[in-house]
Amino acid sequence: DRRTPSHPALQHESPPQGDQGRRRGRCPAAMPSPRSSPAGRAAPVPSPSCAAVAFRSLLAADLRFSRQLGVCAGERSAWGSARPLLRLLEVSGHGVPWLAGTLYGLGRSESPAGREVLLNLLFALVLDLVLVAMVKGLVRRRRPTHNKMDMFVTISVDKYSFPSGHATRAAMVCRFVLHHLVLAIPLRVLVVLWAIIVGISRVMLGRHNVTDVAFGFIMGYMQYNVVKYFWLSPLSAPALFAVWNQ
Ligand SMILES: CC(C)=CCC/C(C)=C/COP(=O)(O)O
Repeated sequence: DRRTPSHPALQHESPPQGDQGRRRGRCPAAMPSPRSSPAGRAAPVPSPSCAAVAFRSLLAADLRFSRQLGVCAGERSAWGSARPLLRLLEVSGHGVPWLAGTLYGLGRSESPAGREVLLNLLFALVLDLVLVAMVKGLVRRRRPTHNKMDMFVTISVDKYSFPSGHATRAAMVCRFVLHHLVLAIPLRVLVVLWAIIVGISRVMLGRHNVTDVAFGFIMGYMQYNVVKYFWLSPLSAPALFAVWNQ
């Protein structure tokens, strides 16, 4: 019976019929009608739980929506002419320029305060690479089929798309910069806009689904809390700073 409630809280109102209805966690919306066996008894047909049905529907909607938004996925796509600009944004949020820039800054920095901030930015960038690689390796969600694999410098786990490493980095760096650099309001707004646009451009380029980027933003936002918690300073890591200041 399709109307039979499967949630235990509802079962007292309308008792389930047969084995199928008694099973916990089955989704009424996905429950097929029982098929009659030759002996006339309803054959048990396994049905997924409500959570599984909702999850699959979300993923299907995500794939559909992301494909529609992938308007720069190729040169011949609807907004294909904007692709070079979006690829420039891709480089602006990539790990290599951020790591190279931070190392360069560290080498040139002459103030202890500047070195402390840059050292923590380096820690944040490495932490981001490690955490994203771990989650990508665990989840193993393939990139959208409409993505062209012409990305700027990738490592092996970058064949997977969940979460977007650009989104985690953009969100984390954005929080980092807003906390540690004294910037005029227009520049602060620009930093936030950059992070948002980098995330959106991942879907437009066809590199990611919307959920990869949404989760990436959340993960990057939280990664900054980890950096803040383990902040490296002459007090928390005296040996590191003593070696450096020699
Ligand atoms: C090789 C290094 C140092 C970093 C790889 C950076 C990269 C390619 C991340 C993937 O980002 P998306 O997950 O947003 O595609």
